Amino acid sequence: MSSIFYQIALGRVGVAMAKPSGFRAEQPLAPDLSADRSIHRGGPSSTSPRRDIVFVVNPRGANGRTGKEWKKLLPYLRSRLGRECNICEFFTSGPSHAIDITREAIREGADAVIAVGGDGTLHEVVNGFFWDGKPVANNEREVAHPTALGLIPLGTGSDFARTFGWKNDPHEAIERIAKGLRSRIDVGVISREHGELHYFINVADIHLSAKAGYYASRYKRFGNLCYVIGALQAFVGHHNEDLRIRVNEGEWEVYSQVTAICIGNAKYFGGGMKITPNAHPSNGNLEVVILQDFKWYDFVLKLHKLYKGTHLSVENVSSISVQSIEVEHLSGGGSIYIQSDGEHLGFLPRKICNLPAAIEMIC
Ligand SMILES: Nc1ncnc2c1ncn2[C@@H]1O[C@H](COP(=O)(O)OP(=O)(O)OP(=O)(O)O)[C@@H](O)[C@H]1O
Repeated sequence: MSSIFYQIALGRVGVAMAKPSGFRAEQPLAPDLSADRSIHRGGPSSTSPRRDIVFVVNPRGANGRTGKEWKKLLPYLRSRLGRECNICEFFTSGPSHAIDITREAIREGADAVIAVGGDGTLHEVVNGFFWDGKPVANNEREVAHPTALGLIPLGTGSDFARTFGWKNDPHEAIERIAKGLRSRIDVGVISREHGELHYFINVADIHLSAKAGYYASRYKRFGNLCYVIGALQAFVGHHNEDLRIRVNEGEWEVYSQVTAICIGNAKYFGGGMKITPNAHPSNGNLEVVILQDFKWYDFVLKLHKLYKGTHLSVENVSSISVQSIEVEHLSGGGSIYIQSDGEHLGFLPRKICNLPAAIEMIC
């Protein structure tokens, strides 16, 4: 059955998805039977319907650079993919819109949903792969494989892409999408009592770094400098705190004078800091790095190690590979920040678990 995107492209239906903003589906071209489709290893055979690839574009990403770059990129994208795919373009209208677009796209049977923007946009698209604690299912048609996640990294930090060695180079990203190689990757999930589940793909972090991220998000107009400004602001009034931690449902332990806890599904955060150097989204676990009793001058002296990922041997730094971790503030109070993929999530307590091989990703 034709997907809704195909019908929209043909002008058969007037309404696309939940609150679409700037929807534009490319007009399908006449099928080119001579085209070599063998490179679409994740895609259908030449007798299958055209694939719907949904691009979720944050026009405000990287202080508006994402929107401008996307405009320049479209002609190339059409020439590279338009022959075999319906290119469906959605602009996000504000925070969380990418989640709705993604859910609807998966339900309608999209072959892939591609986040175009930074880690925040990718984070929302990943959250759109889930609903009510379960993966979103495709209602529309029988498919050989589930909807894949893709990324055109065009953000300020674009930290997730660094783990794979991908640059902020959209042409390189389009080649990956054209090749369509897919592999299963893990996703992290964060929960709290009586609260909604929240998914992340890159790094979740607690206390000083999360507070720094909270402030950094206000200064994105300064590019990567926002992370330095955010860190300086977070240091004002910062205190290391005693936290209770439980790993893999074991015994609770008190970690004294915790500065930050970073839980990596991938390696980088904060605009290129290799904070969880042993993490990888396809290794089936999360790497937890705990910094204790750090003073401001420790960051000055050890910052180069944090960027290079050589900090695990430093005093007061520990690293554990986990399936789950629960963290509470020993003295309560609800003042310890938590963020995931650079997005502010609120305050402790939280439980963070790994969901192995949860999503198929175009790598
Ligand atoms: N139309 C919009 N207007 C304003 N903000 C938006 C819009 N669409 C999405 N957003 C928000 O913009 C935030 C940041 O976007 P994104 O991550 O793409 O760029 P970035 O912050 O520059 O990059 P990075 O996260 O890699 O540093 C997201 O959290 C998202 O909720």
